[in-house]
Amino acid sequence: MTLKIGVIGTGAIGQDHIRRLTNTLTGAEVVAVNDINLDETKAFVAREKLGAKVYDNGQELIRASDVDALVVTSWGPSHAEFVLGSIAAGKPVFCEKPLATTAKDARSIVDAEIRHGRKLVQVGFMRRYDAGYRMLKAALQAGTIGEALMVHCAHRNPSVPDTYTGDMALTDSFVHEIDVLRWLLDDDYVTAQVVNGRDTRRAEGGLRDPHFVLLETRKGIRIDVEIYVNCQYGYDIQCQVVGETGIANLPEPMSLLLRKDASLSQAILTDWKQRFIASYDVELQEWINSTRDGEVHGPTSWDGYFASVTADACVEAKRTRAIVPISIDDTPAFYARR
Ligand SMILES: NC(=O)c1ccc[n+]([C@@H]2O[C@H](COP(=O)([O-])OP(=O)(O)OC[C@H]3O[C@@H](n4cnc5c(N)ncnc54)[C@H](O)[C@@H]3O)[C@@H](O)[C@H]2O)c1
Ligand SMILES: O[C@H]1[C@H](O)[C@@H](O)[C@H](O)[C@@H](O)[C@H]1O
Repeated sequence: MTLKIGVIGTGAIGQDHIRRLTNTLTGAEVVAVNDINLDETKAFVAREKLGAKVYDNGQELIRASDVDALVVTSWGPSHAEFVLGSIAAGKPVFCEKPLATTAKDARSIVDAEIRHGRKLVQVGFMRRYDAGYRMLKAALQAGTIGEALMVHCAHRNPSVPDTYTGDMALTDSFVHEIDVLRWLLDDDYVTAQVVNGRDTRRAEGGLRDPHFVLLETRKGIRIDVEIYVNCQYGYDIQCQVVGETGIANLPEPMSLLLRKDASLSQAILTDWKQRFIASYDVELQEWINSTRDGEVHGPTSWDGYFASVTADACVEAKRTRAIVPISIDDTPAFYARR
């Protein structure tokens, strides 16, 4: 059976996901789309020659009888409303990160899903599907570098759009590290500290940039992450785990190593779409397959909630300059790992 999908939010990643659902992946068809920018959506549907119906109301799209499952790719603050609408309609939903922009909203999703009685929500934490991070996790599980002691990371974007404001470095960008490091280390966080220093002159509209975030885990592992979203030179994701007997680095994306004109060089990607292109494909194909089986195999709304609790703690840590404790209930049995 072909999974009939409705997509809410046809901006950068919405268009990208619609193209991969339509042209690259198997088992799904985009039959409905919605965006508050109706004109651009209609133009996109025409440009891509999609057979999808354009809705001017997201909740109406969710309830449409020919829509089996939802993909939510609108701005973060609107995610909770659409995920809650999908749960109310009893339909599976893939929601791009963050699940919600506050822990309170994420918790309301968890509570609604538990009340519904069946898991319906998967969160778009695609780094868990990246071959490099999977290699790193396999090495840690095999004990290749002994027990992990420290992790050093960098999350660098060349620049950000005007819509990137306030604390999005923490709630929208850093949220990737929050999820992937918890998954990588199989650990939870207990404290967060955020340090700002000299800001780049490229940071506009009151944005602080860069940030340093320091996390401490239950096992005592110390993590430092630089989030620098106007670095100019490329899209660069770094992760280095320091273990008892060695150091493991996230592999660089494959690219040609050139010896030319008296220099040795290797290109750096500039766009998240290219950096994680394979991960998005694997993530969404697995989501289509498991959804057709009536299951959720990927990051759950509990993972999304945990990420929001941690992001909220970071926002508070940034405001207060204090070391903020992170506390969360034990994982409910409903979300116990398969
Ligand atoms: N997993 C990833 O690596 C990744 C990459 C990019 C974006 N994202 C996430 O995807 C989401 C969208 O990001 P983007 O880069 O595509 O942003 P974008 O601004 O390019 O697109 C967002 C779209 O949502 C629409 N929209 C906003 N509010 C809406 C509402 N209430 N109803 C319907 N449409 C609405 C906007 O008009 C816009 O077209 C964000 O949550 C972002 O964090 C995730
Ligand atoms: O929405 C994007 C996306 O999630 C990218 O993967 C991340 O690097 C950016 O910082 C974020 O703004």
